[in-house]
Amino acid sequence: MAELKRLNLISSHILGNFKFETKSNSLDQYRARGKNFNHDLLRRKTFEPFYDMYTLIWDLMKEKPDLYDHSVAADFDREKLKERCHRQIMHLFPKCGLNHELNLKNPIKKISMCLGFCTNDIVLGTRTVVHIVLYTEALTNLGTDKHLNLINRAYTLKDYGCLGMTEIGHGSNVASIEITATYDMATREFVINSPTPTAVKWWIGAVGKTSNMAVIFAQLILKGINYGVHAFAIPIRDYETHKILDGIIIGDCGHKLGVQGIDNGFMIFRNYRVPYDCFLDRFSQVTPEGQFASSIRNNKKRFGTMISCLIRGRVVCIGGMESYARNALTIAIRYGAIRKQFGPDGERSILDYQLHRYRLMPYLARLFASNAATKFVSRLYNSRIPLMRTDPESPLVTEYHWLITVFKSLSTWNAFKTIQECREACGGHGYSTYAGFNKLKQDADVVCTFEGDNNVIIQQAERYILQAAQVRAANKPIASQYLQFINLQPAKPKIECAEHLKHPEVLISLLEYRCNYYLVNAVNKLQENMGRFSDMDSTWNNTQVRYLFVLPQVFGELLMLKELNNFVKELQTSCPATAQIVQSIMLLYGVHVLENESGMIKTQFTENEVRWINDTVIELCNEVGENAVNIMDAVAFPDHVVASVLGHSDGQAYERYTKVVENAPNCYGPPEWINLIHEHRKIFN
Ligand SMILES: Cc1cc2nc3c(=O)[nH]c(=O)nc-3n(C[C@H](O)[C@H](O)[C@H](O)COP(=O)(O)OP(=O)(O)OC[C@H]3O[C@@H](n4cnc5c(N)ncnc54)[C@H](O)[C@@H]3O)c2cc1C
Repeated sequence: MAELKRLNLISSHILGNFKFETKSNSLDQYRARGKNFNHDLLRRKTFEPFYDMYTLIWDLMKEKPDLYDHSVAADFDREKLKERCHRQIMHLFPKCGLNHELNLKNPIKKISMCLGFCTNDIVLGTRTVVHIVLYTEALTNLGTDKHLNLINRAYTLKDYGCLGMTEIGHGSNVASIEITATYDMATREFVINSPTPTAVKWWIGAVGKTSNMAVIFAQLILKGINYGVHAFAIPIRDYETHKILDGIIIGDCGHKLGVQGIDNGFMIFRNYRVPYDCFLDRFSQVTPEGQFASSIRNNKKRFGTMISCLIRGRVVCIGGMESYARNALTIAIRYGAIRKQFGPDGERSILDYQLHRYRLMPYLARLFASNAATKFVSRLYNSRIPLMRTDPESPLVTEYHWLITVFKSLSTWNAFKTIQECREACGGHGYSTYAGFNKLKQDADVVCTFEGDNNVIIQQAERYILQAAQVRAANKPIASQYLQFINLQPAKPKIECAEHLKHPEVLISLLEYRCNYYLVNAVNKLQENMGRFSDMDSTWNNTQVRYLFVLPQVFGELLMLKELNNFVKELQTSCPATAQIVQSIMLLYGVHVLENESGMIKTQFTENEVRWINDTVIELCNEVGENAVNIMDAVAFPDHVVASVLGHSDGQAYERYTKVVENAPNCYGPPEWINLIHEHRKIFN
């Protein structure tokens, strides 16, 4: 009898208990309904300038399918996830062809690699970013020729590095970190110390288990005087034994909400001595006699330059979260076509329901907008990033900073919302780990916080936009080409009819008006508050909600609409049918932004205008929804990269889902804690 049971168990595993009749594939049926357009063109243009790197990485991932299939790791514990992530880096990184010289010539290549990793897994992308972007770019940007050896070791993975800025007591407010680096002239060493319990580096990626090197930020103390936050490249583990060096205590930060494959750790320094050359001395120098000098005289600007290495990581956040939104939509849209519920004669695809389209299509439009933002910041990357080394005070660098803070915030917030809506759109099966959403949700969450908390960093953009308004008020030319439209006496463009909203220039003018409207409100409120509060800090703080905070968001949304419109124009020259599809997506983005804008619409739009906006959203959701499967076919990542049983392009969701469930550990067997069941029966009998 026992033998028979075991045989049944084995045959369940091998043959499976789920036999689906081969029905006509409803994903193909949905495909057949859509308009024709050039998928290949749209895919290439969407993934520019990363396309070649992406395809290289996707091909490499095929070499070891299990290493990138999320289902395989579904039951892994924290240690195993870290090990798996390290294996992935060892597999992919050396084959991507990065080196220091190439990075100086073509800095975007490194970002392409990290983004390529994020198409499958943000954990893999981030753990790589920590080393090759945060650590290595800090060396490159803040160090000098004497740090070249370290840079080369980083590119060949001899060293693995991390970047320690945050302390347990201070994260966003980096200027107030407490760890000190005191120069000892007698030995020509810096003494690194954590003077208080809050002066402990915390959350530092790759420090818990992996790194042997770190760039850490500390207050530079010379002859008792504090010269502010500076960076030091220091060894933290012995290269041969991987033991933590004397004078440092390192631990792992423990279990967290997501990104378990990253070994975030803490570091305590007990008068840890490092050689003179550990000081990264491009912008500030310490003479052997302990004299300070810096080419950047302004303390605030010098501090800004020190922490500017974060900007590159933020670019990866923008594109990486776009990838996560893309994967969520790939799953929800394909599943929406194959999943059938209710209907008048036979069941219909849930993607046919108006409500389902209204829930998903605006997010598809926002994905295209996020993609426009990623492409925009990437296009500027190769010209702006080298300036940070050679001319960090250039207005072009400042402009790039505000653009990045806006898009980092918008892209990460948008992805997080997209993932949640897509999960719900897949109902109960969306809740299975094998659908893919729990990895997307868990890992995406923290990107709103690390590399600078969105709510904090976006305030840089508020300042930048208000300065531009001041310049306009003084009738002087505004420096940034992206803010030329600023008008402090804006007039609302009139909407003539619903059809009028389908003209890109009308939507752009409405979104420009929206920016100017909020800008004037903010300027007026600031002026009013200046009379109420005694200092600028309180005035600023009390003008945030509804006035300042909204500015970067509305300006960012306008910029994305403009970029998306440029994308349509670019497609128009090669394939009008493809351009038309993207134009509908772009229009949906614009009208949906207006529809969401309850505050302004209430006071500025007529009843008719509101109705036209609402009607146009519905109409465009239907139009885009009808083509959504085909659109996703063109712009989704390959199946082995998305790695979701529900989101596969063959539409065989039930087959894949049940197969992976049957193969999961102990699907059919008795509980490993069977004795407790017997005990239970005895007690409650
Ligand atoms: C998984 C993970 C990995 C990380 N990796 C690294 C790493 O490798 N290296 C590193 O140095 N750091 C790392 N960090 C730290 C991360 O960069 C910080 O957590 C982040 O910058 C936010 O700082 P904080 O935690 O101090 O938040 P806080 O600054 O304490 O913010 C808490 C809340 O207060 C709000 N707030 C703060 N100031 C203001 C203000 N002026 N106005 C309005 N609201 C405000 C914020 O919006 C936030 O909601 C990591 C963090 C995590 C969780």
